[in-house]
Amino acid sequence: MNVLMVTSECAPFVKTGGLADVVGALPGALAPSGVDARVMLPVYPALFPLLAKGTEVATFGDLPGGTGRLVQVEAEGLTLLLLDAPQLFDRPGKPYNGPDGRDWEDNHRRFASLAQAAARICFDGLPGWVPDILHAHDWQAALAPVYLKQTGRTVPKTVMTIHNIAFQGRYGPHVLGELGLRPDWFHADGLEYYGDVSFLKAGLVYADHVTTVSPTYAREILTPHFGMGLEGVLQARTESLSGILNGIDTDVWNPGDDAALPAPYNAANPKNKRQSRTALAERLALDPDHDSPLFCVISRLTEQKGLDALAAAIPHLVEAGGQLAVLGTGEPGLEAAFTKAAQDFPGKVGTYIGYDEAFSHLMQGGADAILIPSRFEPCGLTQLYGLRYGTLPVVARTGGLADTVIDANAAALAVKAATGFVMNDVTPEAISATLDRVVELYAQPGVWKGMMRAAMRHPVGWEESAKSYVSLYEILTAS
Ligand SMILES: Nc1ncnc2c1ncn2[C@@H]1O[C@H](COP(=O)(O)OP(=O)(O)O[C@H]2O[C@H](CO)[C@@H](O)[C@H](O)[C@H]2O)[C@@H](O)[C@H]1O
Repeated sequence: MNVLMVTSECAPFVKTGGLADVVGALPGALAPSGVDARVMLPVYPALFPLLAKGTEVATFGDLPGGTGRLVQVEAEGLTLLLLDAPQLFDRPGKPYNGPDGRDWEDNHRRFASLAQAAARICFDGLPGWVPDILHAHDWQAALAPVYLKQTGRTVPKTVMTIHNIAFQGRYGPHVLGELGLRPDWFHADGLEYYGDVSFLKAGLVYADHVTTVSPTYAREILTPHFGMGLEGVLQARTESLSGILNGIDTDVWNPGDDAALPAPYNAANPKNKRQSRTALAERLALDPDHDSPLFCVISRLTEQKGLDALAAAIPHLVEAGGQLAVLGTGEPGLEAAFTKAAQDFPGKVGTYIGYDEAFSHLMQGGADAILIPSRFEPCGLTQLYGLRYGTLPVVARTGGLADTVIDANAAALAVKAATGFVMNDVTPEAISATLDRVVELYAQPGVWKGMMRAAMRHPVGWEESAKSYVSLYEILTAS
């Protein structure tokens, strides 16, 4: 079975969030089942060094954004198909925006080119390799199933995965012609979304199957609160919609073998976690205190993640005896709030504004608990890393957070099943009340250690979910 994954980012090469982790790990998890999954993504400057090591396998004369070529290269255990179109992707800044933080004005053309190149591979195949499935991730890849459908072909089958429904790729109707989309499909049951073209909606309508990254989120997005305007489109597709929980790469995220930690530890022998805590406290100038919980945040600083409510609860966190380490980048107001908290509570709150992969590992290794009070969370990966590192997740009851963390209620504690703390609301008051529960259990070392053990033994790898993707691919190719 050959699967063409189409994506705008892929770890460890280019990453702005969880999508990259998933696409970077899933092909390896599918391989034992005989799936040859290749990852197609654009050549941003960070990927230049790979180009020289690869082989050109296709050229494109007339993508919406001009010409391009496809270079295949093996790297980090993945087979990458790199779309080299410098006029679109050789730019400073991040994948979606320039150094000034503003989205590139031609993002519609950039990612339509990626999608169209993917669709072309499906018609023409590559030397010795023809996809059985095209698997598109998020809005940036969402036109690939549409371009395929426009040809009238029924193979390969297409899967559209929603990692974040908040980003939809919405552009004015003038882009229809430029992107080579069928004008007669510009209607409410097709490409059109309130007078505009919506990439994500189009993918949801025209893909053979839609998935999202947890079972709870697959139900939530059918409601107006979570569907972000696409609930109607999704309701029409419930027969072809499923939630498959994300896993994590347990080799990359392994406290027993992690170069970012001062000493390895594991579920059987977690003692060395203290050394990571000391290193983390030093790095953020926190008091070297082991008697109260050290919380961490590793996140894009956005409304989605509920961090405004958390920022308001920081005085309570400190008063309750906790410490807080923050690693994140995002909305200026939130960056300022966490920077100020570090100034207001020296030794108790430490903030690093920036993106630092190695530091995120040390944070997971050194903190006692990770705070994820998201307003919505399709799956969430940092709670899974937290479980693996014995860093108990403190989460909102939503999406994949609800599916992966077992609250420390009396019943769960009695059977030693509890792995974290789950709260029903995202308000400063609800967060404060949950922080009190954490502090209370942290003061009972026997209970806390039991929870750490349960967390570290909780399965977070890709095995089960990879099987679910394989059966989905098999059902689709057999239909
Ligand atoms: N400043 C920083 N420095 C270093 N690393 C940082 C960082 N900020 C964030 N990260 C890392 O970025 C990733 C974030 O992944 P998440 O799944 O938690 O959220 P995201 O919203 O990006 O992903 C979306 O897609 C994923 C994948 O499907 C879903 O799990 C999720 O719910 C959905 O919102 C993690 O690997 C985290 O460690």
